[in-house]
Amino acid sequence: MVNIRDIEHGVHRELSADQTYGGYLRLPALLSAQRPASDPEHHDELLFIIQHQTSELWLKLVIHELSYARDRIAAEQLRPALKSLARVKSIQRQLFEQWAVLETLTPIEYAQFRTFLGKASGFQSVQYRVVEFLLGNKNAEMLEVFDPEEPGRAELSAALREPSLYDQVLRHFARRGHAIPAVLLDRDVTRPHEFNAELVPVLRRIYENVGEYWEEYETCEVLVDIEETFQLWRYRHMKTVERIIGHKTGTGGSSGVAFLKRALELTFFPEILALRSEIGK
Ligand code: HEM
Ligand SMILES: N[C@@H](CC(=O)c1ccccc1NC=O)C(=O)O
Repeated sequence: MVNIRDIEHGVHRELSADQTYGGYLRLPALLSAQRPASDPEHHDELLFIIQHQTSELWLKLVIHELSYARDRIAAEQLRPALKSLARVKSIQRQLFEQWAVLETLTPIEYAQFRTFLGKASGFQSVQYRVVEFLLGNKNAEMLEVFDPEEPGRAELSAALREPSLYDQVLRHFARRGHAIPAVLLDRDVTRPHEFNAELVPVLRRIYENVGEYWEEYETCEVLVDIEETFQLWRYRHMKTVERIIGHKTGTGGSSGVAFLKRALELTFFPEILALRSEIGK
């Protein structure tokens, strides 16, 4: 038997005037966007670039879905919001698993092209910061690492001024009659969300009456999933960094691993986690 598959008669061969695979996906632009900085070119720099570029593509979709979910909640359309948040969870898992690919890069290999990266660092990822802002981890100081002329800075500044997903969830709960503390409803949304002890019993009531508040309960649980997966990403980034550059200072100017460890203390939805300690008391 011949080990070849004949292309069927019906397969289109005259495609020039039509939409094609590469045209639709802008593959000439996408696949020419990998420009290693090392000279002579280091074999492993392509892995480093593609790992970052694919992460940025997924982050683009995370932003698209998180902002959609937030806006649907503001419009009282919970079902489509929950659908988007489930998609975000899946993408986050993908981003987490992807670390395994970069972990095939050894310290020796990375050291051979690290100097070519200059002061560039993931610390300057606009999209990563937009995701943190959408989840309520606002920090105006982050704008300072971007040139005022850079379009990314304006994008980030806009994200700083918009209500976060949690802001909209809490406003939605208030409209449904839950006693959300007023300070949370008209807070300065450019500031990070701060733990509010008065919110804990309000959320606890939702968890202890799930029959009545199923949608609120489901919303809180998906937020917990998203926070947990986000933390897993941060942790795995920190462990990858530790095994590749040890405790060297970062190209972005930070202390490196020690600085990344401090991000593990940041929380997005602290009251939803805190209510767990109260259940059954
Ligand atoms: C060899 C691989 C990597 C190393 C050695 C590394 C190292 C570091 C270090 C040391 C920092 C702290 C800032 C600094 O001083 O530079 C940092 C921050 C960061 N990196 Fe990486 N990184 C790596 C891969 C990645 C990848 C694949 C991504 C995906 C987009 C990424 C995204 C980030 C982000 C978003 C931050 C800011 C984190 C924060 O503010 O807590 N890094 N990285
Ligand atoms: N901060 C890294 C460099 C680095 O990882 C990086 C450099 C350029 C573009 C993205 C990067 N990724 C994450 O920080 C380092 O200190 O080696």
